[in-house]
Formats: sequence, structure tokens, C-alpha cells
Amino acid sequence: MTAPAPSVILSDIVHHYGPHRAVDGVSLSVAPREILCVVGPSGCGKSTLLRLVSGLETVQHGRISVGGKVLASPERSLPPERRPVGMMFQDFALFPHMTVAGNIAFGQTDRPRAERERRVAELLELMALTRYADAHPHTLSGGQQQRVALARAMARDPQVLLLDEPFSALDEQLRRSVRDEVVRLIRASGIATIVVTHDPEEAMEIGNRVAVMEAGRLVQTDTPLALYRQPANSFVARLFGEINRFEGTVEDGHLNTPLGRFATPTMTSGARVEVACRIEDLELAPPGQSANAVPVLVRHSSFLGASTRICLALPGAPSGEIHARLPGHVDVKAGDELAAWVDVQRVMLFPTA
Ligand SMILES: Nc1ncnc2c1ncn2[C@@H]1O[C@H](COP(=O)(O)OP(=O)(O)OP(=O)(O)O)[C@@H](O)[C@H]1O
Repeated sequence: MTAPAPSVILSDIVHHYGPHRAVDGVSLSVAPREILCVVGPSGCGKSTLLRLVSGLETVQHGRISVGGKVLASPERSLPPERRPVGMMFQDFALFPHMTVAGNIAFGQTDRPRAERERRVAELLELMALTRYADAHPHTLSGGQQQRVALARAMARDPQVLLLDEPFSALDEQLRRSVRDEVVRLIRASGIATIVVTHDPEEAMEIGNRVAVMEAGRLVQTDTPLALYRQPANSFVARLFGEINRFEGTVEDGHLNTPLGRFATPTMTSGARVEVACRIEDLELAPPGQSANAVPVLVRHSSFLGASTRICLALPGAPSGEIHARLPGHVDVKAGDELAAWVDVQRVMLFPTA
């Protein structure tokens, strides 16, 4: 099966605010039926990307096309209201003086009244909001308001949906259920969607692919599994979970670390390298059970419900300690002596400058 043609393509986008380069050569595409999450720390340029696609910001360099048509380039820019793009913001941005139906109808003024009403009724039903059509937004729950905002973004039958931190205004309990529901509705619509979030776990949960940004640049765009198992660098590795890491210089195709000697087959002698493993990949056993293991001393252990996180003293490690995460409850306590090792298949290697 061939992949569908992308709905939205961003090519070599560079964007400055004054002298500050907020977006630095970003290229990506999103296919119909695909949800692409853009994740990264605060200020890395995520929202600017969405604002460029929606037309709230003018493209200075590069090109944005949707459905094969150029929407924006330095030479040409469609006004926001003429772009086949629906946008949903973090705070929902519903109009408080308008009813739910009014909010959803907003922005469809170019359509004949009957068609507009039909589309509003359809969306109210899809979002299970029909009985709230005449209510005002402040009388609705956070989850219901979120669905109104999504209906409004979908009202003009966009080819692309843009969601900026769509769930961060919801409390923890509501967030998961609203997120599941909203993602289900988006998937059913088949509209290519870009979701911006600062939460890597949320990105993994809802994205078919995840684009990781750092300081205006795209560092890696991949499936959640590939980002977790084959991160492009240590920044990406750390974003998707805690790691133990050791830095050093390659000698004879190996790096000696306090956790053992690791092969570095692709690196030349003298190269600086970082060896890392996820804390859940650190194996622990009573001393003497594995030839490759090193002795460690339990500093403390924290039961976290689904897992237990263990802090272990390891002389020579950065800050003198490493961490392990074991599933469920594990009966280890401060002062216990254990042996630790990591399967070579689980070791990640990153060249450093
Ligand atoms: N209108 C503006 N004028 C000047 N600088 C801006 C403007 N908008 C954003 N910036 C700066 O550009 C950079 C990227 O901002 P952007 O909002 O795209 O980041 P972000 O990754 O979405 O951050 P957050 O997660 O905090 O929303 C930041 O350093 C920000 O301070």
C-alpha cells in the first residue's frame, strides 16, 4: 500500500522575531488520517509553527502547502480565513456571549444559511452536544467546552487541524478522558492534524508520529517507538524517559564506564562518546549472579504504584549514583547490596562534541 499524499507540507521554514531565530529550517509533512505531535521545551518554537500554518504569522522563509496548493511563502500568502485550516487553542478561546451553536457557526459566514445550520447540527450531534446548542460556554464542563472548540475548528471542513496544547487547561482527571474522546473524533474525521504539546508522554500517546523540537530546530521526527528506542541524541533520549549516562573517550573500539565496558563499533579511538541506558533497562540481582554485573549499594527506593524507582550508589558514576525502575512493588531497602548490569542491546551510544 502506498502512503497517501501529504495534506500539509512545511518546507525549510525559518522565522525570526527581531534578531531571535524562533524557527530554524523546519521541514515536515502530515498525511491525511495522521496525527503528528510536535513536542519540545517551552520556547522551542512549537506555537510559532502552528501560527505560520494558520496564517497568524507571515512566512519569512520557506513554504507551506496544503492539499498541493501553496498557502504561504514570502511571495504569496492566503489570508487566515481563506486557508483550509482549523485551529483549536489551549484555552479553547470560545466566545462567551455566543451560544454553543453560535460558536460552532462562527467563521462559516461565507456559506448559505441552510448549509451552515446543517453543518452545525451535524457537529453538535457528532460531539454529543445537541442538547447544549443554546447554552453559553461558561455553563459547560471543561470537557464539553473542549468539544465545542473542536467542533468550531472542524466546522469549515478543514484539510488540516491545528491543536495548540489542547488539553493543558484541563485537570489531570478530566484530561485523559477528554483526550481519548477528542483523539477518537479526530481520527474518525480523517483530517491531517498537528498537535503541539510540551508533554512527551501525551505526544507518544496520541501521535502516529512525533516531531521533537529544540531551540527552533527539528531534532527527530519518528514513531513513538523509534523515538524511545533509537533516539537521535541524548536530548531526545532524556525527553522520553529517565536515563543513566556516562561520558568518556573511545579506546580500541570500547568505552570503559563504571557500569562496565561497552563496544563502540562505529566510533574511532579518541572520539568522545556518551553511553546511556533507560533506567527501566538497568537489571538488578543479588551479588554474584551475573558475570558482567557491577556491585551497587541501594541508597533509597521509592514505591510509585506501578513501579519502584531505586537510587543506587555507584562509585565513578556522575554524582556517584545511578537509577533503576522495576515494575510493581520491589522489596529493596537502603543499605542492600546488589549487582547491576545492562543488556548490550539496550545500550544507546551518542557521539558528543
Ligand atoms: N510575538 C513574539 N515576539 C517576539 N518573540 C516571540 C513572539 N512569539 C514568540 N516569541 C519567542 O519565540 C520563541 C518561540 O516561541 P513559541 O511560542 O513558538 O514557543 P513554544 O515552543 O510554543 O513555547 P511554549 O511551549 O512556552 O508555548 C520564544 O523564545 C518566544 O519568546
